[in-house]
Amino acid sequence: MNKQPDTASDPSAPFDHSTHQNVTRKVSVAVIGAGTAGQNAFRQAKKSVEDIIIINDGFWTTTCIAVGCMPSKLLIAAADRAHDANHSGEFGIHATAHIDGKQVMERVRAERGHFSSYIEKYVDSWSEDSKIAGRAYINKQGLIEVNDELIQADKIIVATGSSTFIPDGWADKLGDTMLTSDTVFELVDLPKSMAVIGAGAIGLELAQAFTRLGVKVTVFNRAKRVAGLKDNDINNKAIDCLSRELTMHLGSKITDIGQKLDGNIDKNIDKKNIAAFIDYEDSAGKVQQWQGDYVLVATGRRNNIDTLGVENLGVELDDKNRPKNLDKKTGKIGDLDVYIVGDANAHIPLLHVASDEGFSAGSMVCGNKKDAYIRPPATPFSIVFSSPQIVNVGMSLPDIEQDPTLEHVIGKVNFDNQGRSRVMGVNCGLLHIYGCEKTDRILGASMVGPDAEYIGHILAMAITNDLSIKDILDTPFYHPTILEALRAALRDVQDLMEIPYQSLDTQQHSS
Ligand SMILES: Cc1cc2nc3c(=O)[nH]c(=O)nc-3n(C[C@H](O)[C@H](O)[C@H](O)COP(=O)(O)OP(=O)(O)OC[C@H]3O[C@@H](n4cnc5c(N)ncnc54)[C@H](O)[C@@H]3O)c2cc1C
Ligand SMILES: NC(=O)c1ccc[n+]([C@@H]2O[C@H](COP(=O)([O-])OP(=O)(O)OC[C@H]3O[C@@H](n4cnc5c(N)ncnc54)[C@H](O)[C@@H]3O)[C@@H](O)[C@H]2O)c1
Repeated sequence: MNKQPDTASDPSAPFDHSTHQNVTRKVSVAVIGAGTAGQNAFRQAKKSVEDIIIINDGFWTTTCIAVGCMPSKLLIAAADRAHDANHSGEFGIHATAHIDGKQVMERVRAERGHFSSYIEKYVDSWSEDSKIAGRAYINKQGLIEVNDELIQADKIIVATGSSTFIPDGWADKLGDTMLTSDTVFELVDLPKSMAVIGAGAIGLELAQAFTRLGVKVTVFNRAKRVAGLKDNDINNKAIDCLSRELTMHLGSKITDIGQKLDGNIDKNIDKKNIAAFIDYEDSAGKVQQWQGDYVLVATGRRNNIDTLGVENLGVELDDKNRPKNLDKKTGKIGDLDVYIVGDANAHIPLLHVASDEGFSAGSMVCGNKKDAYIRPPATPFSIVFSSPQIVNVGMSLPDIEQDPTLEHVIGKVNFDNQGRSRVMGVNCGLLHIYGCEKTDRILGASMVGPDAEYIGHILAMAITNDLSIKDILDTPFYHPTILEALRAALRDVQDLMEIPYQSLDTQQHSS
């Protein structure tokens, strides 16, 4: 794989290694990054290739386990317990939760440690000479520099993940009052107040969890949009449901940010009397200031690729640092022996995608036909674990609307009066299913609502397996379940498509 350097006089001239540092190892495959994607690539490839190495900077327990999916869901689990205890008055159950912030944070870290221990054990089982702890750089010769090694690899899998994006200057201005998803789970105790900047998946999940745990949280987002929702009705409904418990300044503009001395700040926090502040214009243009203990910056993530040197392997990046000529199933870059997988390719920065792409690239690099796993063309699917949950599956509404060949209808169901949702007191939400009139297939769906994670899985399975809407409606829906809302939305799609209803459906009038 290693590229010979360009020379001004003769670009095709063979590279003279003698004038350069000596190569310390030659391997068939090098994996850079040992998160979910990298570990899966390594696991798959080493079934067939012996001279393979994996290089990783930082912890070896994956972003998902250390600072991502798992600690965030552990925090949400505690928050939901507190919320249920504090908000059962409508059932005639009156209680006030005593929240022990230190214990909450300790459990998050202890359970995270439990999950980490499996990965640590697994990584420990790899031979010492197959793993290198250090930050890799691909030099002009296409050789991997790491620590004092210079490695020549026939094939390279880049699985370097992504990092928190912090707008310029904010880290210096906020100092110790700044939190990100990398640091927030290390809090020893719950603070009294916190601003969360960004109403994407990270911002929403953490803002709601801390609110439910008694922290006074204020969310700022520059767009009047949550979770990047592209269907305006679903976005408006999500804002309606979430703002019942979250203070959100959507459409606000942050003009300054920083820290200042404040006598009223929580003395339990080891920051002396320093408060964080945010100067902002609210959506009406009024100049305001927020002040509190911490600012959690959740303004997005960027792939770790810009300083890796992948261009020295012939990889071209677009203006958003996404590799051009990416095979979305395997991560392969054009006809190069380079694969870029997981968050590193900035295609779909989600765990299941990183996992699948890693396995596919690992199969590809060694021509491992026997155990080959190549990611099928996957149905886009995302869940935000707020309450209610926010789910998107398949094509988005703007993408469908842009394609004149896709004659579509939108089947709708509102959860406000949905039977089981009302029984459970979780009746806020809206589901839109985009149905294709010509094919009787689901093109996509967007929703905010209870049990959305399960509804999303059914929809993703239906789209992936090319089930018709009739196929799904011919499947029984148990009563009374929240999933009956899915049936109601699908029936709405059918009605709008004017496909004759299933007269034999005995469940038509149930619930
Ligand atoms: C707070 C939070 C919550 C999340 N929740 C969810 C969720 O609920 N569901 C979901 O699907 N996804 C979730 N995600 C996203 C998910 O965690 C990521 O998509 C996934 O972990 C990406 O895996 P990866 O293997 O691509 O990268 P990573 O696991 O980040 O691994 C990349 C590795 O490469 C190393 N590295 C980087 N540069 C170099 C270099 N030059 N040399 C050597 N090593 C290097 C890094 O240090 C790291 O160890 C969440 C993310 C966050 C931050
Ligand atoms: N449940 C899940 O699957 C889950 C959970 C957490 C994270 N993730 C992954 O992590 C990725 C990153 O999440 P994220 O929430 O950080 O990013 P994001 O890009 O989804 O959201 C960032 C938000 O910050 C806002 N923003 C950016 N700059 C701002 C500024 N200067 N002022 C005010 N608002 C600003 C944006 O408008 C956007 O709403 C997601 O794309 C997702 O793939 C997934």
